[in-house]
Amino acid sequence: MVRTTVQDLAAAVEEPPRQYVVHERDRDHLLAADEMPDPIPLIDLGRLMAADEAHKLREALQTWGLFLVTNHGIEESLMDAMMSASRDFFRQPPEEKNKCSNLIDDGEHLEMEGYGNDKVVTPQDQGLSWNDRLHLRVEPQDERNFAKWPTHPESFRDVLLEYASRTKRIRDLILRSIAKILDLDEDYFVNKISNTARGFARFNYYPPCSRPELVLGMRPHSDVGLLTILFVDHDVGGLQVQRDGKWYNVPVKPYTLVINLADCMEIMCNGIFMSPVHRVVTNAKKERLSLGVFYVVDGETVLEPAPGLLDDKRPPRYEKFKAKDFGFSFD
Ligand SMILES: O=C(O)CCC(=O)C(=O)O
Ligand SMILES: [Fe+2]
Repeated sequence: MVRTTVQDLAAAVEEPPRQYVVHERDRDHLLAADEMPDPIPLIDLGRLMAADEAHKLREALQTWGLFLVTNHGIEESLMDAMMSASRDFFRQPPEEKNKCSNLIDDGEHLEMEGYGNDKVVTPQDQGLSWNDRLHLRVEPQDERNFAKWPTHPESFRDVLLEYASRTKRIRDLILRSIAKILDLDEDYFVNKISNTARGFARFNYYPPCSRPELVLGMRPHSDVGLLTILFVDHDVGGLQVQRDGKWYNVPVKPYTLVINLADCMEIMCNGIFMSPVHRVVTNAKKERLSLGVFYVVDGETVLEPAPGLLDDKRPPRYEKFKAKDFGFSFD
């Protein structure tokens, strides 16, 4: 398999190749987005036990399925170290990055973990996105495959281990808060996923694109797991979320995180809260980085709307199924 990363392409070509260009019929709306109206969904995680902050979280989940968080317990110095380790990794020459390649079987196949690019799979086959990524499993702990983890910069491994231990705490706090908001047992979601849940760190690298009106950094999609904790570039926006068919820019606020619900939570919440469709637009001048930590159920987990949310007036909106049977577990 001959494969070029988007980073190499961006340096070599004036015009993005055809596979990256969005179909003409979808292009009108490509750069059309509104600013999120005030108040933006911004949650103080340190105050989430207070009724007014929990109320704000409920509103954010109902309106957007996505929110920004402050006071999340990850020090600014750790966030800076994580972002700069990621930047250092992507700035290395291809032969260094390819030591973590996601190509296997002499380049015949792609595996989920590692460095490379991939297609965002959506119901309509949308073509390629203008980004490269490094995808690493961080949970469960005993399934970390350090052979795929960068050794440059040297700090990469320790910084990611520390960062991922913090995002796991945030995950549990958010899952408990959502259960509480829905009047479920506070540990309902946390117990459902147990210790076998997966966590993936996905480092995204979006090179500048000379024709931002033609391509997308990441095509529209919703995330498949439980929830995603995103750390986006302080300097360059690009993430947009869809609501009622319109696109909104997700504001960039230094040292805040962006959290979005993903499909499995939508199912367990019986659709009361939705997994939002989002995308990333490219920037003509600047590169952009982001790091998403995705929490995903294990393949054996049976997904169904939480029984505590159902009654005669609120029937289940989703059938019960095993996560692995519908590709919800990244197996
Ligand atoms: O780069 C971003 O801001 C979003 C990335 C994203 O949606 C994803 O990795 O699933
Ligand atoms: Fe996403």
